[in-house]
Amino acid sequence: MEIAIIAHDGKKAEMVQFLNEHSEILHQKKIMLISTGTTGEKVKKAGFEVNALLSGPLGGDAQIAARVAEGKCNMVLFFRDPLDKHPHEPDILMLMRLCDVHNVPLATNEATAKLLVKAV
Ligand SMILES: O=C(CO)COP(=O)(O)O
Repeated sequence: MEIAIIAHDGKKAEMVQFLNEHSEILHQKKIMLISTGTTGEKVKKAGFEVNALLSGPLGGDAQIAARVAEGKCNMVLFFRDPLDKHPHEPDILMLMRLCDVHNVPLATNEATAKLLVKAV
């Protein structure tokens, strides 16, 4: 199963902590992680294996959206920062829209991500 992890800058530390808290389940269930670029770098530094795509503003969200549309990505955990501005907001909306189009589980905050990961 492939899970995409994405975190805006204000939420990257939260994402690393979330993965640390759920590392056992990710390992047990043989989860393959993909991510946007900078999120991936942080997560790799914390010791996780992840396929890091482009940084979000350079098209990383769009790459993940394409994998959702192609049926390759099965879940998206997106720690959004609603208090910050993002130049690539159209890409973010596209990703969320395609999750709905293809009925792919999408968490946009940590509380929902916790519930989704428990259901994997
Ligand atoms: O901007 C992002 C998601 O919209 C995240 O991208 P980075 O992981 O490259 O910071």
